Amino acid sequence: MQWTEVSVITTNEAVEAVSNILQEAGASGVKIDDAADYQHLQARPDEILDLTDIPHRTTGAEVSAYYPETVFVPEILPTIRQRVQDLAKFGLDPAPAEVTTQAVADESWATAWQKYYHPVRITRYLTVTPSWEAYQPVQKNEHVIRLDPGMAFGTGTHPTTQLSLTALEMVVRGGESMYDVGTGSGVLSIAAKYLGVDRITAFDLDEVAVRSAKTNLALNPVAADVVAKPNNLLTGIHEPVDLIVANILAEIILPLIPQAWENLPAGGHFLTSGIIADKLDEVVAAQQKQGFIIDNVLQMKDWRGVIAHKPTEDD
Ligand SMILES: C[S@@+](CC[C@H](N)C(=O)[O-])C[C@H]1O[C@@H](n2cnc3c(N)ncnc32)[C@H](O)[C@@H]1O
Repeated sequence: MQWTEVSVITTNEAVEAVSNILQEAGASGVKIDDAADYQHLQARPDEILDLTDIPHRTTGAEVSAYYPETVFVPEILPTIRQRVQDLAKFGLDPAPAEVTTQAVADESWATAWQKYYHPVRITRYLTVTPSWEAYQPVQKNEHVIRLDPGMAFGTGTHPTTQLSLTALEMVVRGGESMYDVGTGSGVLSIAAKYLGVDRITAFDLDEVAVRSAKTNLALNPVAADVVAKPNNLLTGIHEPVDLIVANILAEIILPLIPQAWENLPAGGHFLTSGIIADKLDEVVAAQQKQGFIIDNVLQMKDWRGVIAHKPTEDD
């Protein structure tokens, strides 16, 4: 079968957003070559990979998406170009944002990326590993999250996901109920179950992400009872939970804030990530205006995560 590869040269911070754009345009798969991933691997003394064996970018990032013959690529290219340029309006630098196309003959792309995806110990207790690796925990109490990222965001290793995982580890005490808003691969729900959260409903606007989350929930028996369904943020949800976690861009967190307020009891936690540094003040101000108390701001590279709670009588 003939496929068309559409490649976008971009920056590390725009990789996930560009992937989303390409997927929303009907891609059957996305491959990411991000120089930052290799710098990260290089910095790990326990990594047994020899990076000189792997052809990779040393600056910026390239996102390649694959479209089957049924998609008429010239028709979708202008929209892709425009949406990539528009990321700048959301505080993400897409430059140089070069979009190129070429024909590819088979489906070798579908598995090409798999060889670059390896187990990563994200926090002391949480490790993310591709479902096809036979990873053995190296320490007691290490929880191993098995993921087949498929076409949803992501491998669990993006800084915004890492900030969310760290926030969960800081806040969860066990026995909570939780909403995972923008679940993607389902990684945060699986981690939360490992940390002791009791009941979880996971939502995503994207049906492909919901399917991917269901696959991953099934791969991790601890999370077998998590319910994953399509929904726009918490629209139409009026059932309070103890904890709400959302790793979504700042612009999308803003409309979620009043919905989270409505669905949390006093003392309930609201964990947000996906916030590019420039947008932190805006998100914090909006949460405070709603009444939330900010407990912590976490940071990794250009990304920020916010731990907040709804005040109690003791606050
Ligand atoms: C950055 S990814 C986070 C995925 C995963 N939770 C993680 O931390 O790795 C954001 C996810 O939010 C979803 N999303 C975007 N807008 C949404 C909305 N309005 N309602 C629900 N989900 C949304 C996207 O489809 C995507 O899967």
